[in-house]
Amino acid sequence: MPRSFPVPPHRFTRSSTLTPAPSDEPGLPARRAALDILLAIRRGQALDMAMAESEAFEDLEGADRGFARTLIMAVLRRQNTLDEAYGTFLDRPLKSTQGTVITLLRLAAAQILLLGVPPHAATATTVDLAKERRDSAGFAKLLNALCRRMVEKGPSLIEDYPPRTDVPGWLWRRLERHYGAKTARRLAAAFVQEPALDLTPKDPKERERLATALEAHPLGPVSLRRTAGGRIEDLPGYTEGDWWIQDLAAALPISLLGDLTGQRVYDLCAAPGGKTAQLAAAGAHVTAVDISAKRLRRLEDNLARLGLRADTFVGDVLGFSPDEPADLVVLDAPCTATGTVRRHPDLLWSKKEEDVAELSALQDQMLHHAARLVRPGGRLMFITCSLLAEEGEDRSRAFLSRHSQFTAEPLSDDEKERLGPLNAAKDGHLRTRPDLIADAGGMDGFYAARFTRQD
Ligand SMILES: C[S@@+](CC[C@H](N)C(=O)[O-])C[C@H]1O[C@@H](n2cnc3c(N)ncnc32)[C@H](O)[C@@H]1O
Repeated sequence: MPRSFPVPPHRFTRSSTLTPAPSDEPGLPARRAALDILLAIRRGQALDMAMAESEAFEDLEGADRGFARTLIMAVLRRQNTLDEAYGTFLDRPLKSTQGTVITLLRLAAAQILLLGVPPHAATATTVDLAKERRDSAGFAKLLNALCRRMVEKGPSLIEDYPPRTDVPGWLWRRLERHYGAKTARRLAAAFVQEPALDLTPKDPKERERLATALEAHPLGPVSLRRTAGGRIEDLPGYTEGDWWIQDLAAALPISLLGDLTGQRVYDLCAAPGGKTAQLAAAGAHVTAVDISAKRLRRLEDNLARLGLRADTFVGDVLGFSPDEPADLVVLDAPCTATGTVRRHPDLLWSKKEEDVAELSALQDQMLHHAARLVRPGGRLMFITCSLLAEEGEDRSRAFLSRHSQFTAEPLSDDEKERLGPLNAAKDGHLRTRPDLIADAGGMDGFYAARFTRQD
């Protein structure tokens, strides 16, 4: 039986930082940044925002930055497993108010059990970081002892925890119900995989040339997949605006809309603009609507780099009432984003069961409003990056039952054949999943359905 360690009483203090170690050990700044960002996420910030706002992360360069990111992703992806691992040696669980200690333990466990970091480096830096902060300084000895126990046991400590350990119960139940136990297990395994970098060329005719220049390969109807690393801004064609970053699955829905030349398109919930860029590059006259002025500015910057244009409208979709109806309305609705947990593993912990009902009600409302913006004979495309039927297949069915002037426009046999293993829909529309094309690196989970207005 492993020996258990008593947990020291929690000492609450207002300021969190003590003096940093006078000379940092190598690797300490990267771990400090990882701790900083994980604590910000614990306070409710989204991963992207926490990374963008962390000064400790900003100060890192090259390999240190990469290491900090690896640590953060490992902790977020395997959080429950890591808690189980160090928890084995505690005689009672830590209190949730002991956030810094918990996060330091997760970081230590990730280094020792998942990432093969030399034991001394993982242990010494964990203790040093603990000593720097008031809310963890009193736990330095405990942390040291727990690190040693994890080092003694090694990775065998976590080998019995299947990937589903790291999927919250509410999400697991839904995946199992909708896809079956086998696929749910595959999805859980896919959630911890590092996604590849996918790019969408602005000009489809340039795909082959760009593939060679970027050391990438064509995948799916429009995308390029690159597995090598490197700074995005340094890649060939970035400055020239030849491509933008967009997951293979995210690029599929718009690729299913045929010739868009000259069409009036309202792109609802448009930022940061991957789909706006596709629509504009295909020759549509696009109005991009988003509630976030900041995200819409990013969309404008992205379009400017690409030499594309769209009108923009900052505001709630539900208040968007243009004079003219559209040939096509694209609604990429807010959702749990459970299809993107490979990139945003913080979603596993920030999203809650109650969000599902709230978001699906909002999707119904937005679909209802979007329908009023479509001209007779025009089309509506509903998209979410969720794996949940409540935010995909169920919403399509509910929409059709309440909007008799719309009919579904399912994928044709030709389209199904072209999509091949990229599509796993059972309702005739598009359903992608992270466990599909696993050997080629997987893809995000999306749902997309096309509707046509009859009258
Ligand atoms: C899934 S993202 C859109 C991704 C985008 N279509 C793309 O391809 O890059 C959802 C967007 O919906 C926006 N949003 C959320 N609620 C909204 C609302 N009520 N009205 C307008 N935009 C909203 C968010 O700001 C976010 O940018």
